[in-house]
Amino acid sequence: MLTVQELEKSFGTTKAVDQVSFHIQKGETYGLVGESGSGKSTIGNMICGLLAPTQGVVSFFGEELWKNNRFHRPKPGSLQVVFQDPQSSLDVRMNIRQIITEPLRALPREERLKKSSDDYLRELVRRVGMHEDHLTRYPHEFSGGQRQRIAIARAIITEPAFLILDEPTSALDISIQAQILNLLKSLQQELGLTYLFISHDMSVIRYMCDRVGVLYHGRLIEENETEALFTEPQEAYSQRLLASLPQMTKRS
Ligand SMILES: Nc1ncnc2c1ncn2[C@@H]1O[C@H](COP(=O)(O)OP(=O)(O)OP(=O)(O)O)[C@@H](O)[C@H]1O
Repeated sequence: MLTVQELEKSFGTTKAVDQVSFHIQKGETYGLVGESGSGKSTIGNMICGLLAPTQGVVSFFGEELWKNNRFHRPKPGSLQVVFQDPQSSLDVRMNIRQIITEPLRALPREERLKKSSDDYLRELVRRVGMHEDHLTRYPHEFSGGQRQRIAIARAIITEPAFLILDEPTSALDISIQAQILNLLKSLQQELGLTYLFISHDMSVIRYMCDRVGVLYHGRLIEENETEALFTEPQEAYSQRLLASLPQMTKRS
């Protein structure tokens, strides 16, 4: 579904992403893990069109997304993003209905009308564990976890094929993190979604991902199926990342 080939991004003299290649198959969750500053978000931002690559290719369903420094939008709504901080990603002046219907602007009229109908929206908010009465409320009335549910509803309203989840639970309390991760898992099953899951947290990566790429200083130094990576990490850096995990998580 998604292919990244020799992707690079420089900021001045800093090479934030260096020769990164991977592919993501339909229905899987591919994780990108690495410490702060390793280039995870920069990769996500190049895939969703927020940042132009310095070099390399990003293809989605076989179509190149970046050509001559210009982003060629895939089918409207087919690729969506959920960011880390629901506090700053939701416009405080808009009510929940306005927030979650915002991506519909990119869709053809008929689809837009169908997906902004009361029935469709009620079903959508229920699907992410919210109540239909919440549609007329404002972001400040909700907790961090609920705000992330709203951000997820906004991302799936267009029925995307692919979601970039950039540290979607890192700003949340531990107890709430698990609820949001489980919601993302069940949505993936129900809707046949494919995920790029970005996180610095190895236990979250292990819980969520089928395959994982390890980033270190902008380079993809190791890639493997999740269990293989966790049981037999090949690179010293991956071993160090794993060593930072609590023992209980490692053995489970
Ligand atoms: N807009 C920018 N201008 C200059 N440098 C940037 C910019 N965005 C990212 N960088 C640099 O690129 C490198 C990779 O940053 P990036 O945010 O992709 O890392 P990350 O792994 O997602 O880390 P974090 O989890 O802290 O967001 C860092 O050195 C960062 O300082």
